[in-house]
Amino acid sequence: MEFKAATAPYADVTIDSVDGAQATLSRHGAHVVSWQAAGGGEQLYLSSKAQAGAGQAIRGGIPVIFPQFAAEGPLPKHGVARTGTWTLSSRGRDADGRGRAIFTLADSADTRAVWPYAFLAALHVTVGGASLDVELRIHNRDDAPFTFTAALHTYLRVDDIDHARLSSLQGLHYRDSAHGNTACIETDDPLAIVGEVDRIYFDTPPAVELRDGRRTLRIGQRGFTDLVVWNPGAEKADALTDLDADGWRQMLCVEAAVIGVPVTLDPGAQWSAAQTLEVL
Ligand SMILES: O=P(O)(O)OC[C@H]1O[C@@H](O)[C@H](O)[C@@H](O)[C@@H]1O
Repeated sequence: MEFKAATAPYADVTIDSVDGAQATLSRHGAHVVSWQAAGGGEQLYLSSKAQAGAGQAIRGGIPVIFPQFAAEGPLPKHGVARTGTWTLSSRGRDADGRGRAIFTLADSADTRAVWPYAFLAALHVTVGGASLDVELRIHNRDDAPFTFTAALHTYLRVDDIDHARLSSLQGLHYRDSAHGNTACIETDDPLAIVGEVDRIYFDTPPAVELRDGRRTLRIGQRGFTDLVVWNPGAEKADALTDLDADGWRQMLCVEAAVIGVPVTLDPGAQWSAAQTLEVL
């Protein structure tokens, strides 16, 4: 099923580059819902059943996960950023003609009700040529230190999950969240996705590559130490009411993350990390 991101009511901000690359975002979660590389077509998966109501996370695109990854602590699953209403601080083109948008999210009564800290999160999104760069910045505006985990939970579009192969993970330690959180070491290179896959790889290299029938994508990260690979598989996908039937066949989440060693920020301190996607 082909989803037209531009027609979704929540897809309210579009940026483009002089060479024809384009990204569409939502103020709901500062969520990238579509990325079209110049001449390369749509690169992200977005469910046609995605919802963006209060408290809902858009299924697909790039959810911003902060200040808690998954159920790694007492907060709501995946934290508060993906369901918050962000402010569009700027939109335009940089000196190289790339499209650029900056969104911000400050603490509010809603966030402080679950996480009692003053913060400013900013998401810098840059699109141009064959690349998309998404950078998350966190500023501690509190007078106490705080600790967080975070991720860019990117849903990559694939032609058929059976043909998807992820390289450069061999030898890495990972936690297998789909199989009792067991500690494992990756033996496969490349990795094929069979059934439910839900893994946190630690101390990952600066880039991995995803190949499927259509294309090869380089997935780079800086500042993020870990990488999550997630596909629910057929059975778990059935329980996700906002995922298309067979949507799990068209997506693979490759998430730039910081989980294994949470980040602690002193008052006034800042942290940033990014994921860069490039069609090769
Ligand atoms: O359904 P949600 O809340 O968007 O989470 C989706 C998935 O997100 C992944 O990052 C987690 O590793 C999975 O365990 C989780 O199921």
